[in-house]
Amino acid sequence: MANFISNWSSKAESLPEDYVVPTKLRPGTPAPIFKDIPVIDLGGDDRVGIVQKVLKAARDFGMFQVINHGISESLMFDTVRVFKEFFGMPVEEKEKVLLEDYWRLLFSDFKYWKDTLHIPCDLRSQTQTWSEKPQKYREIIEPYIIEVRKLGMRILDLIYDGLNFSKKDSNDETTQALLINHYPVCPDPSLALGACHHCDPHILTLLQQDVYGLQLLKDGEWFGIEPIPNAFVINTGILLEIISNGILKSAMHRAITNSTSSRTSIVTFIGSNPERTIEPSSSLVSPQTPPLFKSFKCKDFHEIFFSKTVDYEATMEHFKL
Ligand SMILES: O=C(O)CCC(=O)C(=O)O
Ligand SMILES: [Fe+2]
Repeated sequence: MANFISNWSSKAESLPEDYVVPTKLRPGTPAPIFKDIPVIDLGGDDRVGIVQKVLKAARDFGMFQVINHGISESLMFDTVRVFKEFFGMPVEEKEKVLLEDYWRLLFSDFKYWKDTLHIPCDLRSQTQTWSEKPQKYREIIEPYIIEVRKLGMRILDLIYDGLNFSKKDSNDETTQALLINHYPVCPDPSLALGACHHCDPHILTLLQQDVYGLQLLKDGEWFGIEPIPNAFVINTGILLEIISNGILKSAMHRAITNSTSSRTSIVTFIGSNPERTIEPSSSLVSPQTPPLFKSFKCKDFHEIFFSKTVDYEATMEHFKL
């Protein structure tokens, strides 16, 4: 039977040995909350003003929050509720769709303090792979996937307008994936990690969080990103860094655990089709601003990224010109 943390963590009095993170990767002293992170109101008619704010936030921080984004509070609430219910189900139900140690497949000598559910998002062909429980699960996540994709494409459009792109990603060129990270109450957060520091290997990430845990590395220091009710945290991925010819930097982030309440993050990745060529946009390349990165197929990028154990620097070294 699969061994999900969410099924035994409430009985754990101390952190099991295999979840103890090497000293240099531990969370360390509590990170200050990042008060300066931009919170951008997407409502209203001032599109030019919104484009400027989004571009500045993406450029300065690689991460920002959006409010008044058009996705209803009730859909966000129902979605987090149904995923919490999902993680509360018995192992026999969860193991039909949940992979044990999902993150461990990517790294490492130690385990992360979380269970992760991956949901394929192609509504034409993949909904049959979804869990049938809890009740209304499918009914809730389908509109969530549709709405968050729309929001992702809208934010991308704002960013591309800010960068004066002549050609933008079409809906068909982009992919979508949904990851649900469930971090149970942890017996010793100082020795554990929910997610190691990384940059997302996609274009754009939209994250819904209920409890504090996400941190951003800014100028060599970790800062906490406080949950704002009904907001999405947006961060730029490595593909966008490359497409923007380095104007935008991907956001280095991680997730810590806590000892008082469980945390669920619902993470949507807007990525690129595997066959698509990724390269600095021609509108940003000139004799004065030569391309900083090679041109490559997206699927080759992912192969390198995972072969370099998700290490940002090593991955970029490979693609830099
Ligand atoms: O749970 C979080 O706040 C971060 C999760 C994350 O970075 C990821 O799934 O890529
Ligand atoms: Fe991430």
